[in-house]
This record gives sequence, C-alpha cells and structure tokens, in this order.
Amino acid sequence: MLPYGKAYLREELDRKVSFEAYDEIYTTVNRFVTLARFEDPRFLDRLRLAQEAGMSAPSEAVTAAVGLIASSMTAIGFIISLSILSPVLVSAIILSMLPTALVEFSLSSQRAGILHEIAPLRRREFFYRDAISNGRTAKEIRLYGTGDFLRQRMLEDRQSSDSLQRRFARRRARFGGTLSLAGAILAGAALVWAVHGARSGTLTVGDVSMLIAAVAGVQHAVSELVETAATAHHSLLVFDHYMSVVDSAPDVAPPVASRPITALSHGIEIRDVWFRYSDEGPWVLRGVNLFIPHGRTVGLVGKNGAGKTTLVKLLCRFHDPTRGAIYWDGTDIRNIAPAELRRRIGAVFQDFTYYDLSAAENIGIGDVDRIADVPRIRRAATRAGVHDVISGLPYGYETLLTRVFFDQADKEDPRTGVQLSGGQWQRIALARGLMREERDFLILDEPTSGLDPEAESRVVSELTEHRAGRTSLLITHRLGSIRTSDSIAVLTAGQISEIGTHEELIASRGDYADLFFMQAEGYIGS
Ligand SMILES: Nc1ncnc2c1ncn2[C@@H]1O[C@H](COP(=O)(O)OP(=O)(O)OP(=O)(O)O)[C@@H](O)[C@H]1O
Repeated sequence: MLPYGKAYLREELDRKVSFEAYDEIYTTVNRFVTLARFEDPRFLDRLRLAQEAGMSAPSEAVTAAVGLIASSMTAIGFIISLSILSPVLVSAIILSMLPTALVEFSLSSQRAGILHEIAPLRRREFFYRDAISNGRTAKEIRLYGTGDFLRQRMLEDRQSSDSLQRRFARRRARFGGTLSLAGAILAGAALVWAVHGARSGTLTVGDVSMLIAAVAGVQHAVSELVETAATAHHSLLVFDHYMSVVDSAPDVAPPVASRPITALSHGIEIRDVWFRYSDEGPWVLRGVNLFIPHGRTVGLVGKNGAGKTTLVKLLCRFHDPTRGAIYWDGTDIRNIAPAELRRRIGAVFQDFTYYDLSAAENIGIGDVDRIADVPRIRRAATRAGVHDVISGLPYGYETLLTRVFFDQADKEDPRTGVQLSGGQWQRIALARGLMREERDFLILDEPTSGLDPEAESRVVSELTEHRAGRTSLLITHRLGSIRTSDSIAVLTAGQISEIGTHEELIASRGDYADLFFMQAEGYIGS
C-alpha cells in the first residue's frame, strides 16, 4: 500500500511541477513583443533546451533531493558503525570517495554541456521529422521524391548527436570503471587488514564479519550519495537553461516617455527609416520617408525583396528601425505600449497562418475578444468573399478546417474536417484581418495573390468600399487592384523612388508605369 501511495504522490508532484514549468515557459514566450528572438538560432536552441528541462529537470531535482536525504541517512548509519571498529578506515573510505565526487560533478557538467552542443542538431532533426510526417509537406516530398533525402539528413543529425553522447558515455564508463577498481582495492585492503587483526587477536570473528558488511555498506551508501548529488547538480545545470528563458529580459526597451495611443486623426509618418536585420547584415530599408494620411489608402509596390514586408513588420513593431522613427499622430511608436498599438491595427500577412481550428475560429481569432461574435465573423467572411464557401461546408462555420484532428462530437463522421484550397484559405485569412472592424489602420500585404480573377475583382471592390474613409496600406504585385488607392509609393531597393496617384505615376513614365504596362500587356497582348 505504502509504495503505491508514495509512487502516486511522487507522480502527482511531478505532474504539478511540470505543469507549472510548462505554463511559465509559454507565458514567457508569449510575452516577447518582437520577432527578434524567434529569428535568433541561439535563442531557439536555448528555448528547446528549456522546453526539455521544464519537463524533466524539476522532477529530477525533486527526486535527487529526496534521494540525497535518504542516502545521507544510510551513509551516516554505516559510518557510525564502522567508526567504532576503525576510524582510520572510515576516513580512508571517505577520502577515497573524493575523486569519485569530483569526477561525478565534472561529468554532470560535461553532460549538461553536451545537451547544449546537441541542441541545434536536435532542432534540425525535429524539423526533418516534422517535414517528413506533416500533411502540408507531403505533396512536395512525394512529387520531388525527397522523403529519403530528408530521412537521411535526419539520421545524420541523429547520428551526430548520438556520437557526442556515446563519447561522453564511454568517458563516463572509463572513469567509473577506474574508480570502482580503486574502491575494490580499498575494500580488499580492508579485508586483508581485518584478517590480519583476527590472526593477531585484536579483532574477533564477529568484528571481521561486521567490518566486511560495514565497508561494503559505507562504500555503497557514500557512492550513492555522490551519484545522487551529481544528478541534482546536473538537473540544476539543465534547469539553468529553463531559468535563462523564463528570466529573459524584455525584448524591447521600455518607452522613454510612455504615451497613451489615441484614435488616429492625422496619420502615420515613416521618417528616414533605416533597417537591417542584424548588425552585419545588408541594409534592407535605406532612409524610407512615407506619410499615410488618416482616412486614406496608400498603395505600396516594388520588386521582390525591395523591403515591403519589412516595412510592414516595422509598422506593427515586430522590429524597431535601426535608425529613424515611425510616428502615430506625431508620437514615436516606440513610446506606445506595443499591445496598445497592435490593438489599433488590423493586418493580413502575405504568409498568413493556417490554424487547425474551425472556420469560425479561424476568422474570429483575428479579434480574440470577439471570437464568439457570430454576426461579426459572418460579416468579415462576406467581405472577404468566403461566406458562401463556408456555408457550403458540412457543418458550416463550425466545420474544422483541418484533417489533423477529430472533433470529439463527430469522431465517427468522415466529414469532420475539410481541407480548403489555397485561395479559399487566403480569403479566410483576409476575413481574419477584417474582424477588427473599428481598427484605425489596416495593413493588407498581398491579400488577393491567390484568388481567381472573379474572386479578386469581387474582393477588391469589397475592400475598396471597406477601406473608404479608413487608413490603410495596401501592398500588392497586382497593379490592377492598387490603382484605386489614394496614392501609390514605389519602393526600390529600400527607398521610396516614386510617389503619386496612379494617373500621376503613369504620366511620369517611371518604374511604376513600366511595371503597369508590362502587366497590362501580359493580359491584352502587344
Ligand atoms: N528575417 C529576416 N532576416 C534577414 N533578412 C531578411 C529577413 N526577412 C527578410 N529579409 C531580407 O530583407 C529583404 C527584403 O525582404 P522583404 O520580405 O521585406 O521584401 P518584399 O519587398 O516584401 O518582397 P516580396 O515582394 O518578395 O514579398 C530581402 O532581401 C530578404 O532577404
């Protein structure tokens, strides 16, 4: 009864500690305001270690602490009984354990170091594993026949991490073997001494048998004590990775002068903004100046890699400008709490997210406070031209947009989840961005790139109507859908090279006009 009760309590303690650690780590990750840490491989390695440590290290440390108390008590008991017979032998045994202790502690540090070393390998291994077994990559993998290539890469990484661990295991076995041999020699010497004592009459036969038992007992108890202490040491070292993540400093400096954000009334000004992703990297934005007046739509066009999406990231404050600043009605956005700023922005990103959730949740998540606001969700879906598609799904808005999960209620129903087409998904993402009806600033980064011409024309006219009187930034390569913008800016290699209305830019015969006519020719022929 008692062992079962003890095991239950231990497991319950493990569950509670792991749950808290699990919660804390993801709460910390959610607190990161910018994308910088998510783009830093060193941080991602630490996060992976912290995730593992958060799961195992707390319970290991608890086990080790409990074990430490138990083995200390056993060791003390044996030491007392042996010291009655031979205090010198006790001292010799304890001294002989010192090298073991030093070696064990050094090995536990090395083991923690190896975990750090293999973290990038493990992360890559997970990437390959996920790519091979993920429904979203299955098409390409099959078409290009890359399954074995990825599996090979995965196994290579696994072999590299295995070989690091094997090297450590061998070192440990070598040291452990040598120390055990030294212990056996010491125990042998004690036996010889005891036999000699019995012969000379200083020890009785009873003393000899007790001495043999006590030497073995002390050696076992002390080595267990050392091993448990080393395990605790290792758990603490690993736990350090966890602590370094949960204690991470905020990823943006607190505002110099925090200002409350007010409804946009004048406009958003990007003033001499320079940006590069790292100190060594090339400049992506090189002194961008752009004003987005309140109530107007500014279109932004430019070649691939010109820096359009980067500018969007700065507007949402996923990164801060390296030089220059962005002003919201004259207030530097670095002086506005990021969450407040983002509450006023609605956005549709080029690389939007596919959530394995229902259609309603996939849209409602655009304004999580209104995730249950069905009329608003339907309105957003209608504007994005996806209402009819959703209405035709087996469970309408409640249909899961994934074949990865079962909805408990429909476990037996093959219609439980559906897969949408690329363009339908894009309209879902657009609806998500339109959930924030009263937001001040709408950013649309390639919102119609995957739509068929009919859907595009419908969505463009819906969006034009929706944008009227609202402040928005529209980025697209489809110049036909940008011509109704109040003004259009051309971004060339990180700088605004042209700005004006569609008519002005066509008349000036610059890059925009070239791009526009090139596209138009593609449709009507030359
Ligand atoms: N996270 C990143 N780290 C480093 N460089 C990046 C990162 N994201 C983008 N870049 C680089 O910044 C430059 C601008 O990229 P950006 O995505 O802003 O271009 P874009 O104008 O939106 O292009 P597209 O029309 O292809 O979407 C590119 O050279 C790209 O390689």
